[in-house]
Amino acid sequence: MAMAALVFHGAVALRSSLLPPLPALASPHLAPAMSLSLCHGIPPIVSGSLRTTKHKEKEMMDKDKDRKKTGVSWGCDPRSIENGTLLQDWLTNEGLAKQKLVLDRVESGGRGLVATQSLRQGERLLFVPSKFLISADSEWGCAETGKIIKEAGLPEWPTLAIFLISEASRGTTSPWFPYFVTLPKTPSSILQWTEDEVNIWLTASPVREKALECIRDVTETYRDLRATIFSKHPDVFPSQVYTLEAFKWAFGILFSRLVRLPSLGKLALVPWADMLNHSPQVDAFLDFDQSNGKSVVFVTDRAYQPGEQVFISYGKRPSGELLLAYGFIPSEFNAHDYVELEMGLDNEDPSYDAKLTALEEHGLSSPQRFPVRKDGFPAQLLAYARLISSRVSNPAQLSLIDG
Ligand SMILES: C[S@@+](CC[C@H](N)C(=O)[O-])C[C@H]1O[C@@H](n2cnc3c(N)ncnc32)[C@H](O)[C@@H]1O
Repeated sequence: MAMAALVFHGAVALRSSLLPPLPALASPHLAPAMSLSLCHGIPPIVSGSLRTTKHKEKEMMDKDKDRKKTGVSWGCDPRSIENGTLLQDWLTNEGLAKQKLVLDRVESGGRGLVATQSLRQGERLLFVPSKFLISADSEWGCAETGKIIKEAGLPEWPTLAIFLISEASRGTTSPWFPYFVTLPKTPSSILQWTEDEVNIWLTASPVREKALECIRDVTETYRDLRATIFSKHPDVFPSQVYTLEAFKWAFGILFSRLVRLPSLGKLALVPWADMLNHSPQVDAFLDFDQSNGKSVVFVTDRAYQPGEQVFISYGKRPSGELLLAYGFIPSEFNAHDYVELEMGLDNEDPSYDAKLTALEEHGLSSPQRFPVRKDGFPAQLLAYARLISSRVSNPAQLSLIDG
């Protein structure tokens, strides 16, 4: 079975530009039903919000309060499993096979899937039928919206983001309603951070630049879409619905829940499967079973006792990447964490040229970066260090790089 890792968006080529800091997020709430187009005429569904990061500075707390006031009007607080029953009943009524997992509150990550019985290593679980998948090919509840987006030929990510906003804003008239009420109202995502927050909290982090780039890319993509599509069809894309906040919500959902299913060759949201949390200690991945079931499954890589949370892997990612894509840092040991150690030749070294030649013969340069992990570092790092610190007079001796 080909394995699929949850997608890391970092390289999503939307648009990259250097913009001034984000303006205060101040778009209005969804307007009352009557003032909106038919596709969006549904009042807010569930209220509540969640911030995942502790605020240390009062100024930021105030900014955050402002942002909460202007968030989307759908979704729920993922610390609550209240709407989980709705999701489970919907899936069961629509044909999801009896599960050996149940949605429950868990220690970290809000909600997760917990074993209802003993599970052995190698057990196949989930079997979410393909009809539950949300992909760029899904049928649009609002045909007019779908037509415009298809004609615009947008890439998968913005298409999916607009699909989410379009369907979520239809409330109970969307077939996906039981799914949308269980999605976090405030996804745990770097997109919920202001640039100030990124600059302060990630000040010494190697992912700071990527985080800023990601926020700017999504913001710019939204502005492009507003200028080229939304503003041209205001009845189909009401400005009260297609706000920057809604767009950030949608991208936050995609960042944290979208899965690449290589057997299908597409990205998809998979209700229920997307309730599985990540553990750096496990190696089980979601995949699409093309054979009999045509459903999303995963195979456990260890046994679980009843009541234990069941995990998958979102990929062998360092914690910084997990923070960028999924908005959390694992509390357990993450063997994929590393820092990059930069070393290089001393400009005053009398053997500078000879050493540089020796390095280049081995595909290395000066300076050179090496990953240093908690559980070790590449053997080449030692050889490199030995070479640059050696005091040889005969350049022929520099083949020591192999040693
Ligand atoms: C695919 S969803 C999993 C379901 C999610 N816990 C929920 O309640 O909707 C991914 C999100 O779950 C949370 N999460 C997943 N694994 C986690 C972990 N090991 N520790 C903390 N949060 C985690 C993060 O908020 C992440 O963005």
